[in-house]
Amino acid sequence: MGTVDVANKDVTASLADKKPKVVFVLGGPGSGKGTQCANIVEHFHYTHLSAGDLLRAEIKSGSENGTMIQNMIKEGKIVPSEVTIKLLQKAMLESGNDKFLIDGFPRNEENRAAFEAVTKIEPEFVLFFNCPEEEMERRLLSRNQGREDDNIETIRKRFKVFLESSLPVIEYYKAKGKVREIDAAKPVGEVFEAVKVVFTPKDEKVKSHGFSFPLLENESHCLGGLRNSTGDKLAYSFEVVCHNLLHITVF
Ligand SMILES: Nc1ncnc2c1ncn2[C@@H]1O[C@H](COP(=O)(O)OP(=O)(O)OP(=O)(O)O)[C@@H](O)[C@H]1O
Ligand SMILES: O=c1ccn([C@@H]2O[C@H](COP(=O)(O)O)[C@@H](O)[C@H]2O)c(=O)[nH]1
Repeated sequence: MGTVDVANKDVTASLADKKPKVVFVLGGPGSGKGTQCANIVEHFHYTHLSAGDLLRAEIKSGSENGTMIQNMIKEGKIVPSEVTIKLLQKAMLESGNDKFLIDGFPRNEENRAAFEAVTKIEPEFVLFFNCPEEEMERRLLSRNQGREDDNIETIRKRFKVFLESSLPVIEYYKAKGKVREIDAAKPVGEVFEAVKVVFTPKDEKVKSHGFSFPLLENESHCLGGLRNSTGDKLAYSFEVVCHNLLHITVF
């Protein structure tokens, strides 16, 4: 036990040194968190850490906590914070990245307080996928990934835990102005358009009466399609010649 604690202190210290940027991705079961995280990784180069996936990998690894975790997941219950936080810390350190999407955690107030106390990390913001239960239920029942908890009995338990334990976490961060809420009932592509707006830095967003775009340092001549930092085309048929400028705004 002593060795584990010492090892974890080292992990905590190394992580704190890195000052990682963390976004919590929350929403009910089946709201589309994992689907959108994959898109965010591709466009914005975060590392995606699904707490549920880490717990499922722990079961598969044959760890001493495996049976306990498996029973909790079958019942839709929340695994003790200590177990999940250690898995998250280890994965963050091993990733080599400093930008993380933590998907499906914190699931209750105790998870949240323990994570902040142990890691000293506060999330940049919370991405909240809001979706009606009927839609989430439909999605989970047709997910077809062989998950033991994607059956109607466990799904109902997971919904109850989400409402009673996870929503208060979202309310906590809402009161701090940290929640970015997305209508997750729309098709995948439309949901991602809304997500992109959240992750795109302010000075690169299209404005109602024009848009601005960054130029590469030393770039003096920009011909043809203009792109924002995520690679989306903003406009065509422009020829802009500029000197000593890093931003141009077109109205
Ligand atoms: N916007 C969407 N419209 C329709 N189907 C979707 C949408 N987003 C995701 N799905 C589908 O719904 C199912 C659940 O999505 P996903 O696994 O991303 O949800 P999740 O929030 O990560 O779920 P969980 O919390 O249970 O892990 C998947 O089969 C996925 O393909
Ligand atoms: O922080 C967490 C994350 C997950 N769990 C348990 O895992 C299942 C499945 O989670 P998904 O996010 O849907 O993959 C969840 O119902 C919990 O039992 C957890 O305990 N703590």
